[in-house]
Amino acid sequence: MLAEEKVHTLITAHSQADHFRLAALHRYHILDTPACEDFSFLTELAAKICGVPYAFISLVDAERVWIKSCAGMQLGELPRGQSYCSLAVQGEAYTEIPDLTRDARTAQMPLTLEAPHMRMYSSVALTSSDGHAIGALCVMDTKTGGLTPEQRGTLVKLGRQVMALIELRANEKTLEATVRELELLATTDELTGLHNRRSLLHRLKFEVARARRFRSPLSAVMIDLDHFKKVNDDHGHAVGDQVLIQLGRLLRENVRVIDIPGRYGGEELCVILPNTPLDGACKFAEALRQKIEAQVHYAGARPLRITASLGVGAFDHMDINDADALLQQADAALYRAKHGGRNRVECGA
Ligand SMILES: Nc1nc2c(ncn2[C@@H]2O[C@H](COP(=O)(O)OP(=O)(O)OP(=O)(O)O)[C@@H](O)[C@H]2O)c(=O)[nH]1
Repeated sequence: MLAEEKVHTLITAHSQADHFRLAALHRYHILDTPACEDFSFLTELAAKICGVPYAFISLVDAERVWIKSCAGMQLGELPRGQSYCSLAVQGEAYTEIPDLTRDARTAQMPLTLEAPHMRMYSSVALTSSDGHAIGALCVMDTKTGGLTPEQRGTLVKLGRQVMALIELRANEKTLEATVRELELLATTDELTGLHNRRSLLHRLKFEVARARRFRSPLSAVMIDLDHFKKVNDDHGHAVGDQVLIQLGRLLRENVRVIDIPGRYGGEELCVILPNTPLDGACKFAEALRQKIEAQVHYAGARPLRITASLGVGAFDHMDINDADALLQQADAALYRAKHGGRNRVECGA
């Protein structure tokens, strides 16, 4: 039997254990990440301390050994059956093969048979916090022999540093994802998925500053559902909520990426339109009004149609030059739309 086949047999024989080991490896989200100086430094240090030309930080995946960092040669990954490091995750904390040509598991491997003709391999397993060997820090030489006890001891310590770095990077990633999630929660209205009032006003402030600075147009559209109280009273609050959810979706699907749709309060929504003058915002508002009118909601099996009144305000750099004045103008236009008969758009002062 070829050594490559032997290694493979060994791996499948431990497939249940390997399953847990792989789960531990994948929890670190390190596979296929870009090169990183901190890992390169530890790899080069390992080679230097052990007095050998080659060192790798390898992670043993299901079918491949992915190399996070290497010193002495450039290598991205190897099939699992062709890598010495696949032996390093099979139970022993420390693996040393003083002559790779004399070990049946490694004699036929390409790195032994072909250039650079490796002869010595020494490695320490990288062990996850829950006790699984996920990879190895290894050193290799084209000369036979072994490491001194002192070098071995230092390699073990370096292996711990590599593992600490892997843990640190994973924790940083988790922290970043949590911060992103919290940011999203803090700025999103739970029901509609739109910006909540606080986020909407915060973004508006920023857009006002930008419009002032670049003398660019900026508009705001206030949207208030017509007779929404009656929807709640006739069909229940849950149906009213469904209407708001659908409206939120409609708004999200009908604005440009730079527009900012938000829930201003209750059944009143608002869209901030950067770089949009009054006439453009009025066209947008009219198109939106028609889409809201065309949207079909359901109270049980009964179809339900809702209309909205919309008011548009625009930043004109003169009378209107702050967020409050812009919203006041949009609100006043909305008031006119309501009193003009509802289901309509009113623009400007
Ligand atoms: N279901 C539901 N209803 C809400 C929510 N927020 C506000 N509302 C309701 O929206 C209704 C708004 O009623 P009004 O301000 O009297 O206005 P309207 O009935 O829409 O009438 P006009 O605006 O004058 O056309 C109230 O009944 C609020 O309870 C919500 O999150 N869910």
